[in-house]
Amino acid sequence: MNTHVTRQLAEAAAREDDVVRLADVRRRFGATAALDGVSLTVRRGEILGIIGRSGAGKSTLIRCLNGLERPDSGSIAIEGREITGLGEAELQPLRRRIGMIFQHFNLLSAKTVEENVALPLKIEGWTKAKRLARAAELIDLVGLKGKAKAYPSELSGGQKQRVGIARALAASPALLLSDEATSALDPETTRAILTLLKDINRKLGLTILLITHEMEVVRSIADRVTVLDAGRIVEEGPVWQVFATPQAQTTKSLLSGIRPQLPTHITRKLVADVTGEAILGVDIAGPAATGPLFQQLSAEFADGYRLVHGGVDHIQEQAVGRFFIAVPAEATARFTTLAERFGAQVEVLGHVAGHA
Ligand SMILES: Nc1ncnc2c1ncn2[C@@H]1O[C@H](COP(=O)(O)OP(=O)(O)OP(=O)(O)O)[C@@H](O)[C@H]1O
Repeated sequence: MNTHVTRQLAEAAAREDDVVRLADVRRRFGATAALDGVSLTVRRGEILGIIGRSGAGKSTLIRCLNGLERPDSGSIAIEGREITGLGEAELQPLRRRIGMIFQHFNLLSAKTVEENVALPLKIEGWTKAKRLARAAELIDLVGLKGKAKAYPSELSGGQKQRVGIARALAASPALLLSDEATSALDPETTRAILTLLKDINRKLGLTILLITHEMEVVRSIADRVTVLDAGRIVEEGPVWQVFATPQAQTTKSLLSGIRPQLPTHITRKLVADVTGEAILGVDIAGPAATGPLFQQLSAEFADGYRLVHGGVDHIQEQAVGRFFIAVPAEATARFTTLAERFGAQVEVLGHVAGHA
């Protein structure tokens, strides 16, 4: 086979694995660049989290994806099919490849659970018997057996979102797009809904795009994360890696609620003077974090160190450690060299005059 054909086949295979592909997508509103050159891929079977503060461009991205908004430039492909130039009629079947769930569920209050779930199938022209059979399957899948005849007003928030999920899956979409779907739920219900999404992802190989401002959502179920800030991607990668060693300031601040932070009474004591003790932030993750770091430090670092704060978390079955360690100021470089040899990253956060 010649190399041109091989390349074409490889490209076709790559396309099939990409459920969504955005290349250099730009959308401005007056002086605001809501999307400022966004390129990303959602691969088949994965859960990708897109996280950003209010105004980062998340809603604009969703509207561009389902064709409600046209980008000024760039390309958007759903399962390899370019959508940016399509008219309303051509967009309809592609839109049905994306099932959506919303913060406020968007259920029809005058319709029962099974009618809500079956609605997308009615639009697709399925017979009533087939619609009800499919709805029953999905109601079961989302854990709502026995609730088929209930009305939304008779359900809790978590149950309503389960109906939303069942409805979104009715027409077997290629992608489930979750738009802040747990933002209106309490923490326990949020966990239950995220567990359900992860189960469906595993069982059905469903591809999920999670749009959220909550890092905890990304942490619990996403495989990869993309951080959006002022319309640009500022960071992306496997969730455990981004959580272990965030590089962008936005990521660090979005993570501040769930990563160990230096206690404020110590932060207040930090000075720029290089005397006394240095307070170091030490990050270690993945295979390096399962090694005997502290045993090795104790054996090889003669100047003495103190563990001030921190701990080990587990994300995507990877150990993610963040520690705050105090060392004599003059030994900072020696400690850093040693810790880096064992796979840790060290950041000098400041110094304290006496003991932290
Ligand atoms: N139709 C519009 N007209 C003018 N400005 C807009 C419009 N839509 C979005 N913007 C601006 O574009 C930027 C991105 O907005 P967008 O709603 O996409 O952000 P977001 O991340 O979804 O925020 P939120 O979480 O608050 O919904 C914001 O500065 C917003 O004010």
